[in-house]
Amino acid sequence: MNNSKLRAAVVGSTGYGGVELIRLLQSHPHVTVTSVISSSSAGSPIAEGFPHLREIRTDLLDGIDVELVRSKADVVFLATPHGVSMKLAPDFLAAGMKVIDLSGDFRLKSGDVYREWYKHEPAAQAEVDRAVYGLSEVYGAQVYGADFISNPGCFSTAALLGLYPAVKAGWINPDSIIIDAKSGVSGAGRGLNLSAHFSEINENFKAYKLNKHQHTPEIEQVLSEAAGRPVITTFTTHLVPMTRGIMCTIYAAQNENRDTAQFVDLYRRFYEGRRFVRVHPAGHWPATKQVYGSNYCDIGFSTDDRTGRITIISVIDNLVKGAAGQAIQNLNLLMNWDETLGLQFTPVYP
Ligand SMILES: NC(=O)C1=CN([C@@H]2O[C@H](COP(=O)(O)OP(=O)(O)OC[C@H]3O[C@@H](n4cnc5c(N)ncnc54)[C@H](OP(=O)(O)O)[C@@H]3O)[C@@H](O)[C@H]2O)C=CC1
Ligand SMILES: CC(=O)N[C@@H](CCC(=O)OP(=O)(O)O)C(=O)O
Repeated sequence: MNNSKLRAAVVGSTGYGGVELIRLLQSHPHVTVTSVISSSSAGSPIAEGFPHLREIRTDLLDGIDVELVRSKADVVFLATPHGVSMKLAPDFLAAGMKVIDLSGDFRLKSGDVYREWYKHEPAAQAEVDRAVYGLSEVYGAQVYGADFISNPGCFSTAALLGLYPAVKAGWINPDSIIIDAKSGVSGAGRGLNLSAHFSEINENFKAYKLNKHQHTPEIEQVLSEAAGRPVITTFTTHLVPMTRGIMCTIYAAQNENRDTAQFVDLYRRFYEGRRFVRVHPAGHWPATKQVYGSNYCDIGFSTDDRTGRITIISVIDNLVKGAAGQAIQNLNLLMNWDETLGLQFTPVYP
């Protein structure tokens, strides 16, 4: 172990988000993963369940033991389900660790809203208030120096990066927004789940959680901040037969007719200097494959003079920019490092 590096622990190492964190952190210049943690497989070699890590990670999985983890690491990533993170985060914070949580437990600032959408009791309000919502390109300044980050949801990341500049500028009517979202199957996690069975999802395309998806209030919370008033949206999620990737196709009414080039210019100015948002020129629209395995969010537009509407396309890799990659980007921001450290890789293509 290199003692000059920041020591990181990953809880939920046997899940897709956790194992993606391990993959990405392997090449981070300032971080070393010193503890990979599982509540169900402690004592087993991590490479046993994940042969792609053979001869790369020879360590055994640790159990959830706050004192042990504290002795081995300075920062802990919680790649655990909602309901679980809210039980773990307070102990790691009390032990003096920096915590980056990938679940939805600390994203919603209102306990009542959390209860309504997640259907169980929220985390303690003190910890919810302490958590900084880590949509890196929007709230990066608040992430710097924080000790507790709530990483955004995968759909929320794609939808919000696609919408925030236009809502903030007052160029679109927030009440008209419709977000049509599509996700690959890894978004549902590694746990067994009937809808992820090959014969259920192969050659299939289906909508789910209509008007009930837990990312709806998260998206609305941020858009309301951008608009300066309460915003509600229509948000529909679909499962598509691919492993990684999210595409949000977003429709909204413009407040006055502008052309696509003006939106390109607005977004390029908003995201200037932010390396992970790539705004496409007029006439070019992104596809999920061009961000596969990377931390990029690619955005393209088309305005329509006939309807006065704009269509915004936003794509990410759900496991990278939608989860582990943005969590590392937030760690970089929190530590006041270059936000691209450990994330400067080219998307996998084809
Ligand atoms: N998949 C995705 O694209 C995204 C996921 N997220 C969020 O990231 C988190 C992890 O998701 P993902 O990796 O996909 O999920 P997985 O189901 O693949 O993994 C979750 C992991 O959590 C661990 N876990 C489950 N129950 C407990 C418990 N009671 N105590 C401690 N650990 C537990 C499990 O590991 P073990 O049993 O070994 O302890 C499991 O491997 C979730 O909150 C998810 O919503 C966020 C954005 C995108
Ligand atoms: C394809 C699929 O099932 N995706 C998940 C997204 C999970 C996630 O990232 O959500 P949280 O972090 O907010 O729990 C879903 O739609 O619920």
